Amino acid sequence: MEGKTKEKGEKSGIIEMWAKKHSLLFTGATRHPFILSIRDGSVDLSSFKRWLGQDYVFVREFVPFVASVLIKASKESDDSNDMEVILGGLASLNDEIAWFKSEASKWDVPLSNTVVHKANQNYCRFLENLMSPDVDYAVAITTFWAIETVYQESFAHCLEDGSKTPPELQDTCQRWGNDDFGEYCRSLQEIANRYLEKASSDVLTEAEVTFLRVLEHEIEFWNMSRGGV
Ligand SMILES: Cc1ncc(CO)c(N)n1
Repeated sequence: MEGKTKEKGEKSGIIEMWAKKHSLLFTGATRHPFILSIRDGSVDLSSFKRWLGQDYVFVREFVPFVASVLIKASKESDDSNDMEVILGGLASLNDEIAWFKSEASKWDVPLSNTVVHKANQNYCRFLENLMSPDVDYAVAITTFWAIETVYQESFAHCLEDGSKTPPELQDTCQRWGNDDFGEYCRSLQEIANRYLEKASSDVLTEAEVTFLRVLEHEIEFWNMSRGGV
């Protein structure tokens, strides 16, 4: 279906095609019951606090992953400004870590000696495997795009008109749901599409499978936050 009748002017890159093809899983990650509970105001604050403590651990593991993507970008001899986009992402992670620290103290969530939940451990191990120099840049940048985009689409949903997000959670939703973060995700998407277009079919398959793994890990992460496992 896709590709046969491409509408003129409609930007349909590989990423958009995959997001459509796997929309059930994509929606599962971006419209998870945990997110819907923030949006309708019914969220259990102990779940939110669990998410906060666990996500701080995740973000500290995410930084070296993003650094590995930056290294891959620096080796691609192409005169675009991919490096600046990724470097911007790293800079915002610096702010994010500071934000987690102040938010955690606001909520009385201790950040040291956190018991790392299984879903988080699995997600961090997955990231660690993707840091290898053997992993293709197209795969790594697709992964990076997917991780950021799940948060952007999830939290932006909690800021839409009609949402009843509790005021004390607005700041969290703004962090990932704001328009600038959306713009940054679109820049990552544009880079990913550009490299996927020139990737071999093996790399394409690997990138698609990795994208699906990200969605699964994100769903497990929300499940964990909600208190399931
Ligand atoms: C689990 C998870 N996924 C994505 C992001 C976005 O940076 C995050 N902070 N945590």
